[in-house]
Amino acid sequence: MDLHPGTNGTANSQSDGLNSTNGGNGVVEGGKRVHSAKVPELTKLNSLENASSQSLFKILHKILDDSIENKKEDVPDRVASVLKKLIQMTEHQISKQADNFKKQKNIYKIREEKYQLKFKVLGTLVTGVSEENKLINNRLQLIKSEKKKMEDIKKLEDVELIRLRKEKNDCNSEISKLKDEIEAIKDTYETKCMQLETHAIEVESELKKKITDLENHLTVSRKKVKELEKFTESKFLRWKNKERGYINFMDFQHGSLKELKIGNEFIKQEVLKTQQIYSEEINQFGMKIQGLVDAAQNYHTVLTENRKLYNEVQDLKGNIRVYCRIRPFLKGQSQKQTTIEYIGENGELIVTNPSKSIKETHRLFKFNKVFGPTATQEDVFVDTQPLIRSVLDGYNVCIFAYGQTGSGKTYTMTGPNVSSEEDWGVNYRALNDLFHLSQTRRSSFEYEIGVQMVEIYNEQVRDLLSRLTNRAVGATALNERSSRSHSVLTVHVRGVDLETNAILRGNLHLVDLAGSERVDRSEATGERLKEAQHINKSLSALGDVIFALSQKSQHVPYRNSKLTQVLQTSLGGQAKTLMFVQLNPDVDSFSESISTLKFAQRVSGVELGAARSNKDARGVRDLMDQVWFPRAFSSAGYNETDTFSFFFIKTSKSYHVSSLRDALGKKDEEMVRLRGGTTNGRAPHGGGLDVSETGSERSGDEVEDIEMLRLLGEDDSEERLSDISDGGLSMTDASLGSSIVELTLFPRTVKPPEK
Ligand SMILES: Nc1ncnc2c1ncn2[C@@H]1O[C@H](COP(=O)(O)OP(=O)(O)OP(=O)(O)O)[C@@H](O)[C@H]1O
Repeated sequence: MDLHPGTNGTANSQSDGLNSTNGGNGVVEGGKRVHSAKVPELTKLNSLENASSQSLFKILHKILDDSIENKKEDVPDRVASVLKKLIQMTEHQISKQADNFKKQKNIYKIREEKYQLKFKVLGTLVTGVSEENKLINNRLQLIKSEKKKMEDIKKLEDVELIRLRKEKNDCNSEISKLKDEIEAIKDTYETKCMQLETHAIEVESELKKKITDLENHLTVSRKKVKELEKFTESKFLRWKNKERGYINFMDFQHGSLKELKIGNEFIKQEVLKTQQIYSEEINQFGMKIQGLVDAAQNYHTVLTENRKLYNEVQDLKGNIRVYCRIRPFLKGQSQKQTTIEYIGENGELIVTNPSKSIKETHRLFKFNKVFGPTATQEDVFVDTQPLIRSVLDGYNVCIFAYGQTGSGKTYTMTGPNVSSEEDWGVNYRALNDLFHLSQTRRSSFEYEIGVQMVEIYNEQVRDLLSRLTNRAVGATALNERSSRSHSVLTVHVRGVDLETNAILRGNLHLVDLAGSERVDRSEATGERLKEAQHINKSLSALGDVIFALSQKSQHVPYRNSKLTQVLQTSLGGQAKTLMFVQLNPDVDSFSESISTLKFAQRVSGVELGAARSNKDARGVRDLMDQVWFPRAFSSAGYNETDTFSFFFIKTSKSYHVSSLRDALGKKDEEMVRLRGGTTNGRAPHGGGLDVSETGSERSGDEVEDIEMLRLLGEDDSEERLSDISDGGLSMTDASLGSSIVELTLFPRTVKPPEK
C-alpha cells in the first residue's frame, strides 16, 4: 500500500510483531532508510495509536520486506493488524476532515458575504479615494516641484553656506591674525609708549636741567656782558691812549727809517766787500780741494804702487800666482744650483755642495784673486797685464789655464769670439799689449818678438802655426768640443837697450791645458782612453814638478812629460808663473771642482824663488844671437827631428799688429794671416830668409802675405792672398801711425843646436 507520507492524521500502530522484524535491513525515515533493527524499537517506543500514518506505512513496508527476506509466517497477521489500524485511522481522519470541510465551508460563505459587502463599500471608497488621490497627486506634484525647488535652493544655500563658512573661517583666521597683529602692535605700542614716556621723562628732566643751566648761564653771561662792557669801555680808552702813543711812535719811526736807509747803504757796501773776500777765499778753497783731489789721485797711485810692490814682493818670493775664475751658468744649462758660496775681495773662495748638509761640505780656499761669473775678459787681463809686460823686461813668464773640461780654459786664454775685441782672451790681449808696449818703448829699446804655437797631443808635440788643423778636438760624453790636447802659445822676446846695448830675453808661455777631469768620468774607451791617460799623465807630471819645486828638491822631474819639458824655462826658479784655475759652478761638477781647487791650493803655496831678468852684456850678445832661437826650442823640450814654424817681428819704428793677431786668432779657422804695411826691411839674421828690401816703399802688403804663407808651408799662398784681400782686412791701424814694418822671417825649419 502506497500512502503519501505527508498525509495528516495519526495512526495508532500495533507494537506486537514489530519487535521481531529486526532483520538487519533499514527502513526509510524522513527520506532516509531506517535500519530494520529500529522497527521493534519503534513499535516499542511509539504505540500504534500515537504513530503517524507515514510511520505506519514505513513499518508496514518494513514488515513486508522483512517477511520476504525471512519468509516469516506471521507477517500477514501483523500486516493485517497494521492495515486495519491504518484503515481505521484513515477513515477517522477522512470523517474528521469532512467535518472540518463543512465547518470551513460555512465559515467561508459567511466571510464571502462579508467580503462582498466590504467590496461594495470599498468600491465606493475607491471611487472617492481615486478622486482624492488625483487631488493628492496634483498636490503631491506641486509639493514635489516645490520640494525640488526647495532642494535646489537648499543646494545653492548649501554651497553658499559652505562658501560663507569658508569665508567665515577665512575671516576668522584673518580676524585672529589681525587680533595677533593688533596684540603685537599693541605690545610694541605699549613698549614704545613706555619708552617714550621714560624718554619724555628723561628729556623733560634733561630739559629742566638745561633750562636751569641756561638760566644760570644766562645770569653768568649777563654778568659777563656787564663786565665786558665795562672792560671794553676801559679798553677803548686804553686804545685811544695807545693810538696816540703809536702816532707819536710812527713819527719817531719815520725819523729812524731815514737813518736806517743811510745805514743800509753802508751795509751794502760792506756786503760787497765781504763777497769779494769770500770769492777769493772760495778760490783758495778750490785750489786746496784740487790739491786734495791730486792727493787722492796720488793716493790711488800709491795704492797701485803698493799693489805693484806687493806683487814685487811676491815676485821676490817667487810664489806661483793662482787666479781662480768661475764661469757663469751657460744658457742651455737647466740645473742652476751653484757650488759657489762666497767670493771674497782678497781671493777667498768658499765652495759648498748644496745637496749635502752644511757641515760636511763648506770648503774655504784662498788664492791671489778670485774672478766671479760676472768678471769680464778685461777684468781678468788687467790683473794679468803686469806679469805679461815683464816679458819685455827680460823675464820668463808662464800662464796656464787648468780645470776640467768645459770650465772655461779656452774662454780665458783665447776667448769665445776672436772678431770682437771685447771677447779677446789673455792670448790676444797679451800679444796686442806686448806689441803696443814695445812700440811705445821704441825710442829706448829695440825688440824682436817671435811667436810659436804648438800642441801636445798624446805626448807628441805638434806645430800649430803650420798645421793649424792639427789640434785634436775629440767628442767625449762630457763636452763635444773638449780639447784633448794642451796648446801652448809662446812669445819669445829679445830686446836691445839702445842706451846700454844690454840685451833682454824673455819668453811667455800661454798654455791652455787639456781638461783635468778623471778618466772614468769621461766614459772614454779606445783612442779616447789613450788620450785621457796621456792627459792625466802630463798633468800629474806638472803636479810633480810643482811639488818638487815647492819642496826645493835638487831634482825636478821636468823630463817626465812633454808638457813639463815645454814649460821648463817658465817653471823654474827664474820664472814668473800664473795659473788660472777654472771652475764650473754646476753642482754636478762639485767633486771635480774640489780636486781642481785642492791642486790649485798646493800650487799657490809653491815658492819658486825670486824671478830673474835675463840681461846680458853686449859682449856675449853676439854669441847668444847665434843660438838664442834654436835654444829656445831645444830648451822647450822638442825633439831634434822636430820642425816648427816660427815667425818673428823686429820692430824699431812701428809695425802693423792686426795681421799678427789675426794670424794667431784664426788658428781654429785653418788660416794664417800676416799682413804688413810698407816695409823697411833689413838684412836677415843669420840663416834667415830675407823677404823685404831695405828702404824700398811697397805699394801693397801682398808680398809679405805671400812670403809669410810660403814660410808657413802654404803652397796655395796666392789663392789665400786673394781670400785675405776679399776678406777686406784693414791694412793699417790708425792708432799706430805710419805702417813701417821691419820684418825678418826665419826659416821654417829650425834645427836644434849642436852639442
Ligand atoms: N767666463 C765665461 N763667460 C761666459 N761663458 C763662458 C765663460 N767661461 C766659459 N764660458 C763658456 O763655457 C763653455 C766652455 O768653455 P771652454 O770651451 O772655454 O771650456 P774649456 O775648459 O776650455 O773646455 P775644454 O777642456 O773642452 O777645452 C763655452 O761655451 C764658453 O763660451
